[in-house]
Amino acid sequence: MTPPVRPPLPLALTVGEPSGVGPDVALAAFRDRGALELPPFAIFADPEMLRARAARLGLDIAIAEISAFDEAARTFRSALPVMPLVNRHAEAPGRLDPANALGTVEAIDRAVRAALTGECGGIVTAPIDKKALYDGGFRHPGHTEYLADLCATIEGGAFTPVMLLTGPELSCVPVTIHIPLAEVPKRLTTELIVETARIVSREMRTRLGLPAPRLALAGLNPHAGERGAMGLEDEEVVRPAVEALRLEGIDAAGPLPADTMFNPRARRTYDVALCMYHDQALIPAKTLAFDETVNVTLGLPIVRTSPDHGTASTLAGTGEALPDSMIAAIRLAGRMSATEAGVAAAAAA
Ligand SMILES: NC(=O)C1=CN([C@@H]2O[C@H](COP(=O)(O)OP(=O)(O)OC[C@H]3O[C@@H](n4cnc5c(N)ncnc54)[C@H](O)[C@@H]3O)[C@@H](O)[C@H]2O)C=CC1
Ligand SMILES: NCC(=O)COP(=O)(O)O
Repeated sequence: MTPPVRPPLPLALTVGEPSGVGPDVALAAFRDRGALELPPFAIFADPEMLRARAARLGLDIAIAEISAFDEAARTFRSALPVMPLVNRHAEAPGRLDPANALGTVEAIDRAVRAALTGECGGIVTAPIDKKALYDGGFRHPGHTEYLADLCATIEGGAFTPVMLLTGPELSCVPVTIHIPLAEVPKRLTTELIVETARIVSREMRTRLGLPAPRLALAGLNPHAGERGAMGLEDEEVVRPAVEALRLEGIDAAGPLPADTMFNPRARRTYDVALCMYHDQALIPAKTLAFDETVNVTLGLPIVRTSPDHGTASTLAGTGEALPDSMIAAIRLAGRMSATEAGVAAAAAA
């Protein structure tokens, strides 16, 4: 019997750092929802803060406080559904306040729980100011690592989070994420590269609809180590990973010199670039398409996307923050959530 088609679950947005552009781009995405046919969403935020930011931006947006996601879909047509935070946020663009950390983390925690219980279809996080959260006692480098820990705490087990930046011209993954550059050679192992590549290969298929992903692995050193003359990691760490992946049937090439693998001709030879450290991946991604690229966390039991940009606090409340990356993040989360629902329905049929 064909399972009944159910409407897509609303997505959960998190407000992020309230003195940054997160509220601005979320409000702008809501304003444009009809023309862009965005999937429905609710946002975990302080409703008063959002009302004040909307007024500051001159946006005539009704805000509806809701207490459950099933109210979000019917509210979405006429008002921005807001799940009110217990911990309040002041409306002060560009001004960091350590007192905001509690609400910022509360939004993430509640959104993750809603995704894990199936109340929402996935989460879209607005940017956090990492140092401000560290100062407030947050002990995780960023969302990516925190989400994996939180899911493991709630669900049990362990999750290896993988950061994927995906845009119209490039998809890439930093194998090591938020660590100082000096730590990279110490933390980069063949096992970590293989585990990351397995997750990418699997989830590009199952969550992003790419049937046969081709991976290209960057070298760590200039010229991919120049056959050992400019560093040993490429031969001793990266190449064994490529060989192991090929033995598993994963389409992997490398180690490739990172300086030439992002030119347009080279990009046509692969679907995802696996880079050895944060900026090796994020510089080409943000240079090619800063406004359209989306940050996705793979390896989690939930869908999570985010705009690629940060808090851009000097733009908060000015109307100059472009919502394009947030809009792309909402669209992609909607697609990923629909794919998961389709897979689940097919399994149940
Ligand atoms: N997912 C997250 O939570 C992320 C958080 N961050 C955090 O954001 C803070 C600021 O980081 P930055 O390195 O300065 O990066 P940033 O992305 O906030 O700003 C970099 C440049 O891009 C511009 N920009 C950013 N978003 C824009 C938008 N929507 N429209 C127009 N211009 C935009 C900014 O004005 C600035 O010139 C840091 O605390 C960082 O940790 C950074 C990246 C992601
Ligand atoms: N530069 C990307 C970034 O910092 C994203 O971090 P996360 O908070 O999404 O883990």
